[in-house]
Amino acid sequence: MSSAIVAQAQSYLLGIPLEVISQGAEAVVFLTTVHPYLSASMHPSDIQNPSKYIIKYRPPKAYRHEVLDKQLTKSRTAAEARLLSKLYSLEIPAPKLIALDAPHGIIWMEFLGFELANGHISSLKNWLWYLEKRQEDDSTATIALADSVKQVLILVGQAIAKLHLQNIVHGDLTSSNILLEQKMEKLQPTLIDFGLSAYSSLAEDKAVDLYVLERALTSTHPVYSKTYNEWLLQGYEETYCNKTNNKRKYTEVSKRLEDVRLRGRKRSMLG
Ligand SMILES: Nc1ncnc2c1ncn2[C@@H]1O[C@H](COP(=O)(O)OP(=O)(O)OP(=O)(O)O)[C@@H](O)[C@H]1O
Repeated sequence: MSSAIVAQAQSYLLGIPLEVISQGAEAVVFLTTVHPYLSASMHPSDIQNPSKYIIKYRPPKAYRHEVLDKQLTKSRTAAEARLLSKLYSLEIPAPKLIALDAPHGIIWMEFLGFELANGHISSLKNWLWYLEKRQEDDSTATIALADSVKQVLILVGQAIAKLHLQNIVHGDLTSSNILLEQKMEKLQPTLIDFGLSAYSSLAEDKAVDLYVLERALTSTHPVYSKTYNEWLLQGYEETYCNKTNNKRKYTEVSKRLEDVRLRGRKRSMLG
């Protein structure tokens, strides 16, 4: 991680403690303990972790023309923030937007997730790995673990269907971009990273979203992925077909998913 990037972020966030937790292709993600405009005693009660916040910073890209880069940073940051606030109003599980500085590429949002017993953050991927390991170590735990995995994956499918019913596609649905929250003793999945999201009513785009997650689960959890994907699609179908006139649209997405899978298989056969 370039210290120049951190220094630049810090120059826009004077006096705010920043701890780098991830650097992706688009953005650097910081953890901070400070709310941008409320004192510790005023933290809103509906925030999951009142002592932790996420700051997502899109640094300038030296390979882009400076003016174009500024425009792109501003519009992508604003689009992601707008989407977070829309998802909140639609009750689709996603981090709550706290503050936005679009010209500098900064989004301040709610911190989600918790530490699993093995010390890893509770992404869907880490949680499944953690349970799979526990099951290998203790085969009597199998049924209880399967039950909780089924519940969570059905909820994941339902969350994706809610998003798709609003004609929003995520664009980068992997099991790392799904964080689990502990709410009233239950695990609730939340979608994160809407940097590549877009509005689309096309069955093809929705099917690609599902396929990307299916592939992510297949590559990271090869032994159980078939069952995981079945549970996920069960939740997706349940929510998508909730209204009778959606059944036809669901069938369209499901058919498209078959096509996308076929194209994926052909591509991997051809190398
Ligand atoms: N709201 C959040 N709460 C907790 N952790 C978060 C949150 N948002 C992001 N993270 C952490 O930061 C990581 C990167 O975030 P995000 O995927 O939004 O950034 P990105 O730059 O688009 O990453 P990538 O290019 O790797 O997809 C996530 O995998 C997660 O571990």
